[in-house]
Amino acid sequence: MMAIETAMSSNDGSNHHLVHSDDPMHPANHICTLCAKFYTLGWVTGTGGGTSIRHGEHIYIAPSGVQKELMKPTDIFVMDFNNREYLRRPNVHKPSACTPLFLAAFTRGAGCCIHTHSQWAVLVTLLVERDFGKDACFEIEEIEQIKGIPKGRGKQGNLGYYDRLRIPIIENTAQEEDLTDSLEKAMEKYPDTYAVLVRRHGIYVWGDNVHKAKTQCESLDYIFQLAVEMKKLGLLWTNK
Ligand SMILES: CSC[C@@H](O)[C@@H](O)C(=O)COP(=O)(O)O
Ligand SMILES: [Zn+2]
Repeated sequence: MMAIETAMSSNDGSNHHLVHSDDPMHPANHICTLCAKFYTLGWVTGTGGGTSIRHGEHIYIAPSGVQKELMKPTDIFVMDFNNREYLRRPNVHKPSACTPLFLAAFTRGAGCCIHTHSQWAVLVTLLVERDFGKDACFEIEEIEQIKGIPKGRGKQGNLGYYDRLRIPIIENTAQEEDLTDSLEKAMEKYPDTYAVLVRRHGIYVWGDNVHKAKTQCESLDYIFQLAVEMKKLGLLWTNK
């Protein structure tokens, strides 16, 4: 069991106790460990990308514009999910610009949301044609790793080998937070999806908990890399 300290708030309002724990699975520790791992995969280099965790009514958020692989638990912001107020605000930084997008995932029941700038995700968005007036969507089938993706919210189990994986693609905006509207629309239009690609930018992947968000993000990245290589070889992603 995760042991989150419940000591009294500190007098300076920093609420240090919210991010201080010896438990490696405490969200403040876990975000830092995950981002260090994701950096080695090229998912969060150059300050891009990030990860946020919901634990009960507390949302743990990384600071904006920092080297995500070097963060310390004391750099982490904590928000109250119900009233959207910050319980802890380290004063040297601003919270991640991805915060409204992470909140959109938590509002749909996610326990963790990962944003990557993976080049495989970006390349896939460039390979799916932009058809004005139509939704863009990456589709692939008959790849074993598809079985690593859940069927959908409220549905039991994962997709099968013969199921088609569909990940909607939204257009990028100049500011990260301006993606929120189109991300929410894609979530409504594709209620089974656990991920949304952002053209020329990356991907948002969420899961019921940290373990699921991480493994889904890994499965998708594997599939995107495969899809890019398939395209180079002239192989089709779907049968029809
Ligand atoms: C390399 S800057 C990238 C940012 O603009 C953004 O896309 C991003 O993913 C990270 O935003 P941040 O506010 O640092 O958490
Ligand atoms: Zn980004």
